[in-house]
Amino acid sequence: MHYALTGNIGSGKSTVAREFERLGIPVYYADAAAKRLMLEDQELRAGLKAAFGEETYLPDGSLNRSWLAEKAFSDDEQLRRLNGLVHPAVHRDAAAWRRANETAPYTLYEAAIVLELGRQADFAGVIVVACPESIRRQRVIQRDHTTAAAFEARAAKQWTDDKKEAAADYLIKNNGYELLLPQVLHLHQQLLTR
Ligand SMILES: CC(C)(COP(=O)(O)OP(=O)(O)OC[C@H]1O[C@@H](n2cnc3c(N)ncnc32)[C@H](O)[C@@H]1O)[C@@H](O)C(=O)NCCC(=O)NCCS
Ligand SMILES: Nc1ncnc2c1ncn2[C@@H]1O[C@H](COP(=O)(O)OP(=O)(O)OP(=O)(O)O)[C@@H](O)[C@H]1O
Repeated sequence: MHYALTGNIGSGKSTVAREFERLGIPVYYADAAAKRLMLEDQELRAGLKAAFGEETYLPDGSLNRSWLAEKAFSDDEQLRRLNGLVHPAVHRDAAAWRRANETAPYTLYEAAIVLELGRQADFAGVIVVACPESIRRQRVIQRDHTTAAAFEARAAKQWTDDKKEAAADYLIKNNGYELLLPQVLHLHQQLLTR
């Protein structure tokens, strides 16, 4: 069984995912995979350069992340184009990863945008990590040494917390009050016995 582990920016998906890994559950981190593929996948590199120009990569070959983020998160058409190039490469990579992990009791796909893309049917269930926006904003600014504006630009491309929580098959509350580990253990037991 393959489950999506999603939640809005800064909700604590990666933090929760690491707890599942400690329980022996393999996790595919879509954000990290996207970054790796944008570096290593020659076809994707060529596609990104053709769509966004040579500036997509810095002279040392690394991705010009801040420049690309500025473009993508300020213009829906550019974000659609970026998603259209990156997501198929991630999906191919994730499918190969799943085949390599098929003996696991279950696996997790950690990504911020799953519901927005209408991908529920690709998974046995969708786990949503929920955290109020004010706390997410504060945590992201602290984690990334970034600005409230950069946070808002990304959050604007995601569903609202209410909509996301309503679409969840399983909910993990990471609001700073509820303890995380008991929720993870409870869900782990549930998923093992499904
Ligand atoms: C534009 C890029 C290079 C900016 O990189 P940067 O390091 O600034 O941001 P990072 O990737 O760490 O993303 C930070 C957060 O922004 C949000 N976010 C990222 N991509 C998207 C997107 N396509 N739509 C909505 N939110 C997004 C997520 O909450 C994510 O955790 C990068 O976000 C990117 O390539 N995005 C498109 C690919 C993608 O969709 N990745 C997400 C998983 S497949
Ligand atoms: N319960 C918690 N208490 C305190 N800090 C937390 C808690 N959960 C997460 N954090 C911190 O909040 C920040 C965001 O968490 P994390 O990186 O796991 O979120 P994410 O959903 O994966 O974010 P993104 O969508 O940006 O990838 C991190 O710095 C993390 O250490």
